[in-house]
Amino acid sequence: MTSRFPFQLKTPDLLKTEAFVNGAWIPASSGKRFDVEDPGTGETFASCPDFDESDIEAVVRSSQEAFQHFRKENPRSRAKKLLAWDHLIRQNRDDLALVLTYEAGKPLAEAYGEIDYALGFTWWFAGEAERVRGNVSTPAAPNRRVLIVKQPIGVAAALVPWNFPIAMILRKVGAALAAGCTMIAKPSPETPLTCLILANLALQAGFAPGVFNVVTTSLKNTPAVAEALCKHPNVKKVSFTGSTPIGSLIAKHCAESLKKVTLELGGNCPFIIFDDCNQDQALEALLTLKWRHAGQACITANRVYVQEGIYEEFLAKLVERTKTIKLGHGADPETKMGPLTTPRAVPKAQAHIKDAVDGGARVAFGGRTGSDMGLSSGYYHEPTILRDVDQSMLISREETFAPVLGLLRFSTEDQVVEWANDTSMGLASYCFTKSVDRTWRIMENLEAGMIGMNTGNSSAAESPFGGMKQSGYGKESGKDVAVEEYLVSKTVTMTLENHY
Ligand SMILES: O=CCCC(=O)O
Repeated sequence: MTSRFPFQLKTPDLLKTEAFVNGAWIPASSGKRFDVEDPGTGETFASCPDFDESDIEAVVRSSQEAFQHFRKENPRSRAKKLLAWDHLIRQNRDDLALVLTYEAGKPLAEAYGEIDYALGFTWWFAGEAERVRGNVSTPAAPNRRVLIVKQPIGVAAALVPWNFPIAMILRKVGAALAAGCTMIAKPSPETPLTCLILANLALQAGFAPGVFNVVTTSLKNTPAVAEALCKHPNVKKVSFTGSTPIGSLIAKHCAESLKKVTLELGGNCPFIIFDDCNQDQALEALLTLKWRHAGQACITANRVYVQEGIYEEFLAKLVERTKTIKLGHGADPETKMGPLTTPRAVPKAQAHIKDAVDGGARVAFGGRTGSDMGLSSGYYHEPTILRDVDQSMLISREETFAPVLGLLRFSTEDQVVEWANDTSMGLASYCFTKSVDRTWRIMENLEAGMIGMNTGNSSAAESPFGGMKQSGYGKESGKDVAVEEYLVSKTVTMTLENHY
């Protein structure tokens, strides 16, 4: 059997390359399409409909009509459909992983890791669907009762990035569908295909037409399509994951109609290693966190602070282990680090390295782009470790989003907490220490929405995910908080006759 793609799927019919609206696979009204590239080769391997703002009215209408039925559907029925979706995604895990590797560039093992993480959301939200609760209370005024009633807010829109295109879709859509909202997803132009597979499986899971719509659009049309969704009066909620500047623009668009918004924005996360830590534990956590998807995660370690007593020893171990990472195409089973997903990421990584070296940092390992290494295609960058980095350098001040890691030396706890908090961002922070007292101080003093103590992995469907400061607002996943983002609450005050 041959395939028109550079890979062979077990179920070829799973992968559709049209947008998914009202239960049908459709082109853009303009007939235009945009290319989807394999970042491992830079070659186009698929194309999708290039929706523009004129297509949005019909999509929202479909979601609005579906909402009129879906909001009344029994929560157990919604839970069963979420579970059926979960099972279908599990069954098609191999095909999803392959497509994810080709569109995002991540190694196959990481693609499987993302799918397993993402399945936590369908599983979790299937449970949450039946646990939406209001309450009843007795106020001071006599003969009265007050009821809080929770209802789905309406049509929701998910604007999703390319770095975890399956997990980010399921984290948002899972919560929305559990609440009884319908959702329009706009995947990133780099990674629309896995989202279309999820839509295909949602259809098979029994979700009615219009409950989950997927709008595909090019990089050029993304701003106008996002704006049209944010400003549409029948879209009641927007959830965005991406950069802080774009998040701020989304918030402005949504402010016009006072929409409820969730913003999961940039990181610049500190990773602090005290000399009383378990070094092996810190090393393993850093290697996994930092080199995952070539450093392209909002919660990745951007600034690594190592206490002076163990700085040289830790650096040597880090370099030793990083040297063994094999760079290559994600579909090659030997590959441990794939390419960057977008070509624009490579010059940014180089700019951060140059700025650091110009300021006095030294390259302890790496530093080369794929073309420096003789690779003729794809968007590769060697895992790179910079030593003697300081707070003033670009790598400490901006999110690098590439496999470049800067090591800073610190002496005291007060100093490192001040440096760690010296950023407009507040997504995640990590700290390694064996002191119980310090653990409590650090937990209370770090300005971040998520803190990993002796771990580099705190993302899970059961735990609220979200930042503070310019890393955004609102929580995704976790008990109560995530579904709450898709609910409105009504206060009903009742007067009772001859009661008390
Ligand atoms: O890049 C952002 C999401 C990463 C995660 O959910 O752990």
